[in-house]
Amino acid sequence: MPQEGCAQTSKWEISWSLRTTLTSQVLPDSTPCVDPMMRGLGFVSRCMSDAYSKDLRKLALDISTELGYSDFVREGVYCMVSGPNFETIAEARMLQILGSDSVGMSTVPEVTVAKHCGLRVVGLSLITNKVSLDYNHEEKVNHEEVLHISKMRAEMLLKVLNTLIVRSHQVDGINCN
Ligand SMILES: O=P(O)(O)O[C@H]1O[C@H](CO)[C@@H](O)[C@H]1O
Ligand code: HPA
Repeated sequence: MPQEGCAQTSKWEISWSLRTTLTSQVLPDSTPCVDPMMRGLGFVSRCMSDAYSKDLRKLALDISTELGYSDFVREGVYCMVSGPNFETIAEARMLQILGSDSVGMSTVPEVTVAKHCGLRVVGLSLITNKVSLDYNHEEKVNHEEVLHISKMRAEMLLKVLNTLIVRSHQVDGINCN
């Protein structure tokens, strides 16, 4: 859900993610940690206030600047919807009121599992489309557009990721809480 004026093809660095305790399709009150497949790893109540590593976030921002991408890299709040359908306008408006800057489907459970496994996490999202917040707009989100923008920007994102992976070893150990 990029804000007005934020280019559609921006990369987005996540500072926080939002998964409320409201039970609805758009904000499911579920966590992958209670999935039977995850139980084998042992359920632990993990602190999520530091879900996204401060050091790795800084490193990702530094690398983006070095690569000349600072104009369109932003930090923000990412919210998940369960999908696979995109959100309605009313749902999108609700997410914005709750403080969300962007919306996706898979990153939050991935981060939850990674934290559960004791990994340090940084989240990078490629913003592929504008979310409709206006009933009068004719533009509609579609999966083809998401795939098209993803392919178009894959190379740039890979450059950031490759550099981040190599340099993340400079920031203490990669595999710690
Ligand atoms: O959750 P993120 O990574 O934003 O990706 C989302 O984007 C795709 C939907 O077009 C889905 O695969 C969903 O997982
Ligand atoms: N909403 C939810 N998930 C998404 C979107 C969106 O607009 N675009 C890509 N993944």
